[in-house]
Amino acid sequence: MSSLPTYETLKLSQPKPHVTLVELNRSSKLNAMNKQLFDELKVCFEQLNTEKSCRAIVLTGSGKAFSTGIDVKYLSGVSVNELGEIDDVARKALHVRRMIQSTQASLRSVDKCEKPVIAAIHGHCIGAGVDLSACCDIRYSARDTTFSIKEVDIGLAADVGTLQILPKSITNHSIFRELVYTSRTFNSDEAQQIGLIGRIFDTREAVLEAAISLASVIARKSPVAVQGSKINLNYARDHTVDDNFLFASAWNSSMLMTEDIIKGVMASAVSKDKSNKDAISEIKFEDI
Ligand SMILES: CCC/C=C/C=C/C(=O)SCCNC(=O)CCNC(=O)[C@H](O)C(C)(C)COP(=O)(O)OP(=O)(O)OC[C@H]1O[C@@H](n2cnc3c(N)ncnc32)[C@H](O)[C@@H]1OP(=O)(O)O
Repeated sequence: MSSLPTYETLKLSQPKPHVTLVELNRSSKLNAMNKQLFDELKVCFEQLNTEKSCRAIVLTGSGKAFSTGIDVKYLSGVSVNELGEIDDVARKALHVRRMIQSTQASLRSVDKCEKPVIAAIHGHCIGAGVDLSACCDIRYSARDTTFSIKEVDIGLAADVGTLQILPKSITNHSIFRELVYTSRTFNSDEAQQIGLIGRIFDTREAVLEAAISLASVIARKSPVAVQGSKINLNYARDHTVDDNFLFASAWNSSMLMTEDIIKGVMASAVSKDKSNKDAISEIKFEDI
């Protein structure tokens, strides 16, 4: 990226080559998500999707929390002000449907981004904060994080990620459903037990450092292989096994022609030589 795009509710930086750090930037509101943040998030991830200098992304919250979910003032503004001006029930419903679909598209842009996204979570991860983390590939958390799938407590079924994506990756559905139906607060250990969190770190600094370091390892791999893997993983999540094999054969029938394979195979051969163990990590892959 020649210069990083600027947003009001997001802060972008490049802590390592080919790694983009995206920070939710409403720390005074514990990164509660309003319309502007939803809109900017979508623009940001669609832009990163095609940005050559970005190969892996770390998503975190600035200040004390990852995110406390939807901005409740924004939500009540929609239900009181915007709907108050519409009389007809069908038109009210279509207005709300549009708002839900626009919010879904915002968070889904993280899932659809072909670069791996690592969530570095700390402080609070509540409601839409969990939905947002559900759209990430990998979730690391600080030990002190408090989680809550809060939607039931505010009278709704979560509709922007948690109930749509997490059932595909969660490992303990019994506890997951308990957390959904009760909105009770849970900690990082429990989040890890159900498969929501991959790794736990002692401090916010440690979780961010680990996420950036992981992103940097991924960013040094072949972008053809990494992005192809994400595309295949997301496809496999959403289709049958037969479809997945067919998709992979079609995908690799062209991708196997990449020069990255020749580079990788040659470096593997060289790295068998004990004096040149780092040959693989030293390969320079061209941007895509
Ligand atoms: C179509 C889309 C559908 C999406 C649905 C999504 C649903 C959800 O996300 S449900 C979850 C909603 N979130 C919450 O209910 C959390 C609300 N926040 C809290 O309970 C507390 O802030 C918390 C316990 C997390 C932390 O308490 P603490 O005392 O440490 O901080 P506060 O003084 O409360 O917060 C600091 C300032 O941030 C503002 N804030 C925090 N969270 C939100 C939020 N979700 N929405 C709006 N504002 C939020 C808080 O008001 C304080 O602001 P100020 O008073 O101006 O200092």
